[in-house]
Amino acid sequence: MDISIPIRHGEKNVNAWYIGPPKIEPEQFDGDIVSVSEGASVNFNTITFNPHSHGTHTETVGHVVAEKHSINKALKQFFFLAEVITVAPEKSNEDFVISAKQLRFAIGNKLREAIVIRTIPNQKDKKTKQYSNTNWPYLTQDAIEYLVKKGVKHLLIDQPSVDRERDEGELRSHHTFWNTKGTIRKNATITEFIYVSNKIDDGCYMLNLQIAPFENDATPSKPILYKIMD
Ligand SMILES: N[C@@H](CC(=O)c1ccccc1NC=O)C(=O)O
Repeated sequence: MDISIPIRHGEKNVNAWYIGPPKIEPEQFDGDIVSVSEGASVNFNTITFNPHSHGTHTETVGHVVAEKHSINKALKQFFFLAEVITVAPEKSNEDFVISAKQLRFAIGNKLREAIVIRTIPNQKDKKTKQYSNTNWPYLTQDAIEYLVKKGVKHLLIDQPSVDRERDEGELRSHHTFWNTKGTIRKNATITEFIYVSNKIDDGCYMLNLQIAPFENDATPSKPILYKIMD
């Protein structure tokens, strides 16, 4: 079961972080549009997008530190034991947050390399939503500390970020997850902007975390869940 949000041309594509939509458009050679429908022998689209803004993406610590950490070098294994959990973010002042208590309740004593968080409400609009200036739900620091303590190496969530949209550059969940103030968890990854259909039950799965091979802090990704037969 595919839990990715694909990247497509135009305004209906999911979006966050105040930039325009992704573009997938044919190149032009001397004013001729390189597309079969325009008489060319091939379709030859150039793609312009931002992995953090435009769909499911997996990132490394390179997203929040000066030193370069490429996802294509950090992620060398692609199958992980994962737990899919569903949480209803709790109101905290003007925000909605996911707390350690909620994760503890959902995960209990299960040991998993990856945790896939589906937030409620969970409707299809998550695949097309324009998230800029919406103050989406995020994880509290104690929630992230709990995951790190449990040994979770790969965190996946159906929101644009594990942090608050506006946090004065703090990115506390990112920094805590990668332990940037101590020994950096270089091989740990965060995947944002997933969509977990309501047809998928909570529980244990094999996760195949596929990425596009960009040397960058983040890249579009395609997480796939395989049900474990018992
Ligand atoms: N939360 C940060 C901003 C932030 O994270 C950000 C801002 C612009 C473009 C991208 C951002 N983060 C993206 O992944 C802040 O409020 O300073």
